[in-house]
Amino acid sequence: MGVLNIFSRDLGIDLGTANTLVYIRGKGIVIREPSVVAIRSDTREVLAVGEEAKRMIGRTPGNIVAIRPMRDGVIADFDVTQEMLKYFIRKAMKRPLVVHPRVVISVPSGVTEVEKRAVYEAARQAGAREAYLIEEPMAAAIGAGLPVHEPTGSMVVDIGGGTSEVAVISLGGIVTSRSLRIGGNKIDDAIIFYIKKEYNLMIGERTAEEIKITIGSAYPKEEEQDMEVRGRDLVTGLPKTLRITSSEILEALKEPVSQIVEAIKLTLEKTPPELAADIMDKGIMLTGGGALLDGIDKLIAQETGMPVHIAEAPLDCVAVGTGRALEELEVLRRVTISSKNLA
Ligand SMILES: Nc1ncnc2c1ncn2[C@@H]1O[C@H](COP(=O)(O)OP(=O)(O)OP(=O)(O)O)[C@@H](O)[C@H]1O
Repeated sequence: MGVLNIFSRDLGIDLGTANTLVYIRGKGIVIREPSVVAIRSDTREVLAVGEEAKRMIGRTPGNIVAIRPMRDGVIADFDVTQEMLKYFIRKAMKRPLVVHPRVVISVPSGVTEVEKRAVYEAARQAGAREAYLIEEPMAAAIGAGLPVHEPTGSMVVDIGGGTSEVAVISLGGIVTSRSLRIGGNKIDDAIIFYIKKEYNLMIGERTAEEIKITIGSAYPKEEEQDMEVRGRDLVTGLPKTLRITSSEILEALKEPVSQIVEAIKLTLEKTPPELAADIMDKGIMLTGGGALLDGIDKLIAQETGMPVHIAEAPLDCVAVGTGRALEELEVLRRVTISSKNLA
């Protein structure tokens, strides 16, 4: 390793629908912020990015909008995604660049060429010298510590904000995979829908997420829980508070959660027998914020008959995986789907 590498501050980036994380080689995760950008709708001027922009969701005056540019796990808004990526890279670098960094960016599996180009362009504009793209489930598996390079089958299920990705990995490659546009956001939407239908109460998406995290579950809880929920009564138009129980939320979440379970079953059916036997032994690894949904591991174990493990820090796996890939150039070349010299 030459002197230049010490100053180069290579970066790994988990460009997620819900959150963007930045990993600096030798340092670990330095940025962990929501993938939200607030812009002025008339001039498209960027007003805030990340945490600050998320606080504005649902609270903006007419001419300011808070955008999730990666909405469904794909790049829904190129320009805004580029601005966001640039902002995070610059923030992570802090000091003016001594040497332009190399970056590894995780992207949802199945991104199009056009989307890849948008990511490269953002990296270039942010001052990167070389960029590598890695598929999210591969990064998640590496970050969760699965033996991705060995001739043994590993199954990873990454449940993010916009997408859930199920993949079977062996010998450094994805053998079979399935990606669905259902994740934490759809689960939040299901809670909004349920409360509206049952109580004529309209709640915001931040409230829905809070309900999910506080009393939500994918499997019946041993003890019933409840919480107070605030929203707007659709009949009177006035603010109103009510109490919601955990069994109601369990019911509300059934539909999106069962679709994730279904995707896992379908992937298992497509897995070659030798690899399926490996998974039977070692189990399924859950990563992503959705892995923290109470009881999701129990439900998947019950439905598939496989052992299920939750990664140690599910929200960090993808970022840590991009970082590990950076640390070993040899690994990087084997697991990335494409790379580009941007200098
Ligand atoms: N304790 C929790 N219980 C349930 N869900 C949670 C919990 N903590 C976070 N989440 C959910 O996890 C999701 C975010 O996960 P993550 O950061 O892994 O997604 P992402 O990588 O940004 O998205 P994607 O993989 O779709 O690009 C959000 O929907 C959030 O509500």
